[in-house]
Amino acid sequence: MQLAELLKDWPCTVKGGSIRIEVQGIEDYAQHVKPGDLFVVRKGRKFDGYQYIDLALQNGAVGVVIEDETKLDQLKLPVPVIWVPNCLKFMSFAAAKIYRFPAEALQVIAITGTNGKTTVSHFIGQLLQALHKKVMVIGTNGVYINGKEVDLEYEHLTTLQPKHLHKILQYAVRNRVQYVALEASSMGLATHRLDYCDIDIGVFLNLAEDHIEDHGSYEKYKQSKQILAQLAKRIVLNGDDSFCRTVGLQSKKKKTYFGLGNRVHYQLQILAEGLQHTTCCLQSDKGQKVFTLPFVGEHQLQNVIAAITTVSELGFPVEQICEAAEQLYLPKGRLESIPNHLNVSIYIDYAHTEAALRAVLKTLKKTAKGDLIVVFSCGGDRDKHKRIKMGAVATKYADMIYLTTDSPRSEDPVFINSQIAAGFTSTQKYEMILDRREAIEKAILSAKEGDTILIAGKGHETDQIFKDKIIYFSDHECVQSILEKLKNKVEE
Ligand SMILES: CC(=O)N[C@H]1[C@@H](OP(=O)(O)OP(=O)(O)OC[C@H]2O[C@@H](n3ccc(=O)[nH]c3=O)[C@H](O)[C@@H]2O)O[C@H](CO)[C@@H](O)[C@@H]1O[C@H](C)C(=O)N[C@@H](C)C(=O)N[C@H](CCC(=O)O)C(=O)O
Ligand SMILES: Nc1ncnc2c1ncn2[C@@H]1O[C@H](COP(=O)(O)OP(=O)(O)OP(=O)(O)O)[C@@H](O)[C@H]1O
Repeated sequence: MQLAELLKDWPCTVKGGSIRIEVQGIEDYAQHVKPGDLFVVRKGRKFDGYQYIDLALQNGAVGVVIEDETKLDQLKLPVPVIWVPNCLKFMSFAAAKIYRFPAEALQVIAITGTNGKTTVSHFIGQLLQALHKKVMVIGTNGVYINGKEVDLEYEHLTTLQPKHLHKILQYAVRNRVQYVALEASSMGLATHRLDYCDIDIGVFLNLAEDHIEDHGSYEKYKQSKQILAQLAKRIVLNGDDSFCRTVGLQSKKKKTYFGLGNRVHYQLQILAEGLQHTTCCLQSDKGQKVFTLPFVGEHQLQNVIAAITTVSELGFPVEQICEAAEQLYLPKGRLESIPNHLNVSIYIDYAHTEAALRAVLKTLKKTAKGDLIVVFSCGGDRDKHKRIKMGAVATKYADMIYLTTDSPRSEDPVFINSQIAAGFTSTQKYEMILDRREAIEKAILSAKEGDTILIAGKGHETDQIFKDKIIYFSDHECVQSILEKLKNKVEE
């Protein structure tokens, strides 16, 4: 696309060079610039992007986009320098335009909330697939088409950056995908990543304290989430959550409420709870249906009703959707059960917020036959306020706690754990074993038949980030190898 065409109708000032040049892509990371790209440069939190202009030009940038107007006359470059008022917004617009606004050819559902985005987006994907539709799911766990991970080049984030998002949406269109369920993180919304993505339905799940330090305050975190109500053509909201109710009240968009409680358009009533299953009744204007879900726990039922409501609002019959819901399964690292020969229930779960840890521990406490043992810590360099609260939650539900190491980043894991332990009661039994493998091993070895172990915080992740290194670590593989070792010992 010609630069002149790209800049049409966009507020900007251009200095130097010709605007009759072809632009192939848009890139803000100088090392990734390819010949024909526009390089977008910002002074960031960590780096001054202006220092990377030379590198971007060496890599073949055909233009440089800036947002600091004073630099317009200072920069003497062999390519056009384009000033725009807001680089992030421009990047979003330009990426959508370069890839020809692919979202317009798709039905896009964007899901936001503190907890459950990945789960609900995968549930929506599974339901649509069961209804014979081709669907892409984009989020923390990667990019999937009809349940299979797609091997594409992009930076793994919950909400992809526009330069990757629109390219992947174009790929979806070319591969005849009809629906896309994507996660909308607060950071993604705040940094305009979804501004030019045509969103048909915005789904609001819940709000709890998280990412406060990233945003500066809880108020700003809340405001970021609310952006989705402005971007989406219509909204589907959790009627049981006060933040979602407020979003609904403030929005003039068409809205549909779901929940387990009253005053909602789609209500999921719990009829009977087993150890692994819940029989429910869906009540809605679109129909009524009794069906059995392969999950227990209020939070999981909230996720299911969010997905059912969204798919019903896309025009599918509730009868068929509820039948398909009986086959739903959780995405990788979400209450993932590891079968074993010890007669111990072992689960890996991505709970890394107070609300998530509470939801999962509450659920396991109900189903646990013996003691409930939890292994966890908290990530470093973020949301320090949640540590004491997670400690209090763990103390409320767990019989034994092994404090270990998550991704401490620049912090000392002993200090992180001391902040968690500040939330424990004086009688709480706990032990700190910093090596994550050793902690998991100790939890498994100490468990009696019938006990339940929850390894929380890292779910599907496969790394641990330390001050000076990043190491490969998968909770799943770790548990498997410990179980293997124990089995071999028994056989010897
Ligand atoms: C670490 C971090 O938070 N970075 C975010 C931040 O970048 P920044 O402004 O601080 O930029 P910077 O790193 O100082 O660099 C300044 C400039 O120099 C450029 N640069 C920098 C270094 C280099 O080697 N080469 C180079 O070209 C950069 O591309 C940038 O243009 O501001 C940018 C725009 O506001 C964000 O896109 C960017 O998100 C990065 C991609 C990131 O990883 N963000 C995470 C926190 C994120 O978005 N997470 C959410 C999940 C969390 C949630 O649920 O809200 C997600 O959606 O994944
Ligand atoms: N509706 C819910 N309410 C509270 N906790 C939940 C809910 N759904 C899932 N969880 C908990 O949160 C964890 C993460 O779930 P999921 O990955 O679906 O959320 P997410 O919003 O995508 O998280 P992230 O933004 O960190 O990627 C789960 O492993 C579970 O412990």
